[in-house]
Amino acid sequence: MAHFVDARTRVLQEESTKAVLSNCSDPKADLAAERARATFDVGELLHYLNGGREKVERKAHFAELISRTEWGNKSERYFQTREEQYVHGLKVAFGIWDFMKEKRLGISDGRVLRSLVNAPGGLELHIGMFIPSLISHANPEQQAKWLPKAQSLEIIGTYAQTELGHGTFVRGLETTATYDSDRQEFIVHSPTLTSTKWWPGGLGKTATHIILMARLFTKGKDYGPHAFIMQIRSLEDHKPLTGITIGDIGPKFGFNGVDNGFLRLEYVRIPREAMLMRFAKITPEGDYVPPPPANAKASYATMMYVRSTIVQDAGKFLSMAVTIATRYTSVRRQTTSSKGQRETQVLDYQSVAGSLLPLLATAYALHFTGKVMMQMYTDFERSRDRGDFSNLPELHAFSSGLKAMCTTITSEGIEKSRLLCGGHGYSRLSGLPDMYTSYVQNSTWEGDNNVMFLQTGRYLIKSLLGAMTGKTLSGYAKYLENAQFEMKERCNVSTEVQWLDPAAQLAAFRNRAARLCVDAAEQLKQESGGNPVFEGEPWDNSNVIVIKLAVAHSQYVIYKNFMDSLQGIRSRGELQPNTVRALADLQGLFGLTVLEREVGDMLESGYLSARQVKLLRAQQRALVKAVRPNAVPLVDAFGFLDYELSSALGRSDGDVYRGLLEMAQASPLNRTEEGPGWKAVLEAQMKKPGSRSRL
Ligand SMILES: CCCCCCCCCCCCCCCCCC(=O)SCCNC(=O)CCNC(=O)[C@H](O)C(C)(C)COP(=O)(O)OP(=O)(O)OC[C@H]1O[C@@H](n2cnc3c(N)ncnc32)[C@H](O)[C@@H]1OP(=O)(O)O
Ligand SMILES: Cc1cc2nc3c(=O)[nH]c(=O)nc-3n(C[C@H](O)[C@H](O)[C@H](O)COP(=O)(O)OP(=O)(O)OC[C@H]3O[C@@H](n4cnc5c(N)ncnc54)[C@H](O)[C@@H]3O)c2cc1C
Repeated sequence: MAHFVDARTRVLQEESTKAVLSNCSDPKADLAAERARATFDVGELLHYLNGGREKVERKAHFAELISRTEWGNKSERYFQTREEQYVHGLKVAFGIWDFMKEKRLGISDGRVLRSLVNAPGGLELHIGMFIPSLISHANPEQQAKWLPKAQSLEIIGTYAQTELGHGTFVRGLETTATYDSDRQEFIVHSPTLTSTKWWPGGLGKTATHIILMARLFTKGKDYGPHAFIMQIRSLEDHKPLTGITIGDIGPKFGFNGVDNGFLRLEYVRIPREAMLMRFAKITPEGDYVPPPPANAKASYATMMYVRSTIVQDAGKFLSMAVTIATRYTSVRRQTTSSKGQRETQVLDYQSVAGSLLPLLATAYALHFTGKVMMQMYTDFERSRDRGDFSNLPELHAFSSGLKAMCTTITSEGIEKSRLLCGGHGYSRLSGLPDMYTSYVQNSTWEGDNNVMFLQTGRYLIKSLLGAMTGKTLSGYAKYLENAQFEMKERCNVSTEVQWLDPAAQLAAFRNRAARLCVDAAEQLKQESGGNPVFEGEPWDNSNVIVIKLAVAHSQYVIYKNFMDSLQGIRSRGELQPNTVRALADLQGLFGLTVLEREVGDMLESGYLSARQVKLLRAQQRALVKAVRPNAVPLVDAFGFLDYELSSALGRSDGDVYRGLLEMAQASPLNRTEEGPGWKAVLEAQMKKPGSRSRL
């Protein structure tokens, strides 16, 4: 209702309004001013990072179209109940599917659409693991039978591996698949409480089929976990089939649009052909044909694929968080040193810039590593299809460590970004709380991060031991051939500016990793009482240093990828010198920030002196200052659309306060003026006779 305000009231107020307006913030102008400070061509970098102008325009076009659909409408996003989130997630998945069909789009456009809407639902695992498992584990006949059904959504699948009792230790799975040669069928069964499948996404209420990981028994012998495809729900009424109990596992920390589920199997029979037989096989008579030794871990291939995609996506999520925090801290003003002065943009506080700008640099570092990771996985697929599995161990070691490192960095980075946004960062309307709760599971799923680091550490120590016996190393572990030399090496930086040299930074990363590898191998030898043992007590007692080694190696790899990518850009002349300079500042800031955090190791080993650490810190601070003018342009170059960010604080026009006020209107609590508690509780209590007497 319109509210009448008399003239006297207005006049009295006028003076105070003027006083406040004189130094109140103008977020739109602030953001425009930040953009004017760019030292490079933002459009050029935007197109480079996003694969060209055409892709950038295509994404904007898609966003425009889907934001007008019912399933693409995000206005209710932060106010949905779990049930609403689940149903909405399904509508989004089908909406994207139909949109792709209608416009004849391919899988890469599909990924763009999924990322634009960003509403994970019951079909994630169908696309993320069920179809990839069929592609990597099924033989050609099985692919011909199942892939068309999966790709047309005639069936919906998930990947059922983890059980109540085992997630990490895949060899310890308890679900059994026992071959009955008389009927040429497997009996799949959950023999214990702990064998209950638990966690698979989409299993609770959506999936009709699963890739089941179960221990294969034939002729009384246990051959360990293998993959099977089986139906779990009727295609008529969606009810579970006989002998199958399924349900949703309940609310989680985040990711609640997904129906992660449980499953119990009671003596369910599936045909022999249900076993995915691209590598290992079972004959009708029940003889087990193992995969060739070179690809003994072939049944773990889907996990490696997913780990690679997780590495690829980590940079994107960190970039989104950093975009929101950078735009907001550029327009947020707080505290003035003298009366009448404008308040300071919070990004200009050293404590804010010193935390946020290194994260911005890290987001760029992860972008380049994500590209290298996917290239490596694609190369592996190509050689695998020719029967060559020789690069499997390195791919496994590389993807495990990077999966752990990149997801740790991104999870921590989203939370840091949220904290830097102060109170408004705690509001879901900022986009950051939901981003955190639905991202952080990346540290656990697809291999707990510590467990993944241990896999990388194992590979590195074995590589070092091999090199010590004269074996030639390849790929990213090559530096371990010189580990003995590195043990004696000292940093030769003697001025602040010398720390800007990428070679000096790389040498420090490499030296730290090499020394830690030698230390870890030594400790393992000691724990083993001689030759290193990679399991049991000796291994468990060496976990901390092995994880430290894997972290150091992964940091070296990420830095090296950044450096090599930039060198490539330079030598191919792909970007103008000003743009390359802005990227070089980021490379330096990323490198020196990580090294600064880890100086303890390098002081302890004697690689660095206290003076060199001082110089390093000074140069790192100088780089924070150098990057500051380009902060907003550098996040603009990521190219996130407002629709994609769904954040009141990350708006590209900077109008954050209007954004908060507008988005809050959709709160269900605002549907009536008096609110839902008035009739139900407040009125009765507050009008109760005697309720005004004091306690
Ligand atoms: C509309 C279109 C839109 C399109 C958009 C696309 C949408 C995408 C959506 C994405 C959604 C994705 C969601 C993903 C959800 C995650 C689901 C899960 O968690 S699923 C569940 C995930 N669960 C997990 O991740 C479980 C984690 N656990 C494991 O992976 C294993 O148990 C283990 C690796 C820890 C140990 O395995 P174990 O067998 O005990 O092995 P040992 O330690 O004894 O080592 C023995 C030897 O084996 C070697 N080796 C090992 N692995 C590999 C490998 N892969 N390769 C090669 N080698 C390997 C190892 O190096 C060693 O070699 P050596 O030294 O002897 O030479
Ligand atoms: C949101 C979400 C979705 C998921 N989706 C799926 C899915 O679709 N399909 C599916 O099959 N699974 C899924 N999972 C399961 C997931 O893959 C497992 O939770 C994960 O692999 C970790 O295993 P765990 O839960 O057994 O952890 P645990 O192994 O019990 O880990 C507990 C702790 O023990 C430590 N630890 C365990 N083993 C070792 C070791 N050997 N050495 C040193 N430390 C060790 C870990 O580091 C961790 O700190 C999902 C999980 C989540 C959270």
